[in-house]
Amino acid sequence: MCESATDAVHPRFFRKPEHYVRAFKIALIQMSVGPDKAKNVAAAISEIHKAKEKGAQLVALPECFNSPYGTKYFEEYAEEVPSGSTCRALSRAAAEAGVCVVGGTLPERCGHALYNTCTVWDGSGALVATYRKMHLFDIDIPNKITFKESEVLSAGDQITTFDYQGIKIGIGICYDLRFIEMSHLMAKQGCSLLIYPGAFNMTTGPKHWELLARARANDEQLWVALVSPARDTTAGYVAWGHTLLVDPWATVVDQLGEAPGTIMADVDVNLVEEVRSQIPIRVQRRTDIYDTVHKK
Ligand SMILES: O=C(O)CCC(=O)C(=O)O
Repeated sequence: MCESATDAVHPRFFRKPEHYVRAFKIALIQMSVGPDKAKNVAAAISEIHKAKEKGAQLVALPECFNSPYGTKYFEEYAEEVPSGSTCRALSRAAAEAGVCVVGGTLPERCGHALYNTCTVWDGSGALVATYRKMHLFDIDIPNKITFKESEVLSAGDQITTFDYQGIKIGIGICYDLRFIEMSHLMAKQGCSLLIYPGAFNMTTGPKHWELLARARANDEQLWVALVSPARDTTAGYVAWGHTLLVDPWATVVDQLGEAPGTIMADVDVNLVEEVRSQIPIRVQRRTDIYDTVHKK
């Protein structure tokens, strides 16, 4: 019998490992964050356990979940990764609950530098990824909002993805959502879901938060999750809230308001393949033209 090149390779090499999944339940935690660091961390840990009880397999926390958001707080709340107390608590919670935890962000200290950093923990409590925010939030909208993270933070320089049971997931942080190049690179690396812990504000939130999430999902034909702290109108920086999950058709699957809450939803990678095969922009790009024009 004539064998094709594919048949000639032992099927063992094609079989997906037993633990690979096509879908999983995600929990996006929109929690209140205040000035008491220990209280913030305890609240996050309690939410991880509650999400697990409701069936979550992957739990994501918001940006700056252990510290108020603001340049004046980062130095005081910063800790080393992964030896600091917040990381140790996240690792323990992930192991005790047996879930993957995308640990929002925390101010990280490394030598003299500070970063806005996301840590990811697997169900045994092992650190599987660390991402330092790459695009710092420096904007100036007169009479509305001026913010300059670069006054105190350093920028990361590594695109970061991790594998969850055979599904590749990319991490960005808040302002990173505005940069299509970054999401495009993560999609090219095989991601089916991008998770952005973020805290937009009362000026840019209503204008751009959902728009950008849906744009990234539509551009890259993948799942996008944005996870915000709940709104606290007494805080120096008032977060927009509106944690949401968008599917690869760019449909908002669920979105919270301003109050604390949790989105629980199924993330199905079959939908990524469905959209990509039915609207095949990934293989229709005219890079021959774009590259030529670029080089001129
Ligand atoms: O891009 C925006 O409008 C908000 C970004 C932000 O709040 C952040 O990067 O922390």
